Amino acid sequence: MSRKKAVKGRGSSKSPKSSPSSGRTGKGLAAAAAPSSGLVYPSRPSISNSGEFYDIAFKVMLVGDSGVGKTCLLVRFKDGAFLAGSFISTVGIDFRNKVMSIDAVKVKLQIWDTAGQERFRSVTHAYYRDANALLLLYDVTNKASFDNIRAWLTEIHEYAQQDVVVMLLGNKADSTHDRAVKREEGEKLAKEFGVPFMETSAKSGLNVELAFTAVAKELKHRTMKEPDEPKFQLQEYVNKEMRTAGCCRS
Ligand SMILES: Nc1nc2c(ncn2[C@@H]2O[C@H](COP(=O)(O)OP(=O)(O)OP(=O)(O)O)[C@@H](O)[C@H]2O)c(=O)[nH]1
Ligand SMILES: [Mg+2]
Repeated sequence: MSRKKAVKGRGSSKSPKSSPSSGRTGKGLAAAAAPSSGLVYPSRPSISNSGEFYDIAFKVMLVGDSGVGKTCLLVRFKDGAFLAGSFISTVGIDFRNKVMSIDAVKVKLQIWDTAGQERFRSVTHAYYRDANALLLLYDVTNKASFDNIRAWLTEIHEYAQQDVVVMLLGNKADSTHDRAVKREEGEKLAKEFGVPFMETSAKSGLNVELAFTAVAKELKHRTMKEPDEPKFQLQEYVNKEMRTAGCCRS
């Protein structure tokens, strides 16, 4: 397998015509051109800039109501930091790349951070079809964001590819005093829709790496699975990892 080089930094994909800028600075794209393809195949020539080598690449989108913590989750995953302070709502769409090592394969995730605000919904729709995976977030301290998950799933079914990997995340699990949605409610909803589920915290870092690793593993297995290899069981993997870490049962 030929190994390619990942384009480093943010907003540097060649797919959209113009580079998305940072949502945190309020300069994101209100109407970015949608990327032209999803999976980057190993045989394809790559753009070489300064950056890490990778074998396969996938597009992952973060979706959910405004304020649920999509941008913070991405920043925690990419930079290991929490964006405390005043909330700056993402404008349009933004992306960051991260290369992960999955079973000795370098997997590049191009992670698209969308604006949760209704007025940007048409921009987000244009990106769904190229997403290989969607991380759908609600805020465990905000019941409305949980109630809106059904509408988000309807939207996903309408605009995304049929085989898109969807994972439901209940974010802000650190906020025990303000909790408005029980973990069991999240589990029940996820079961109803047949999607894997876990709670996360961009603030404490709880399960953030695990969420992205699980999705990367699923996508990598789908692409590179040997004929006699059993199917990767995402929820089983997540449950096992959480048990091992002893992290999530409060
Ligand atoms: N306690 C706690 N606060 C969080 C967490 N994640 C995000 N926040 C806070 O929630 C607010 C919104 O976070 P963002 O990441 O900007 O939300 P968003 O989903 O990107 O919102 P939009 O860009 O408008 O769609 C900010 O004030 C964050 O500091 C978390 O895990 N725990
Ligand atoms: Mg945001």
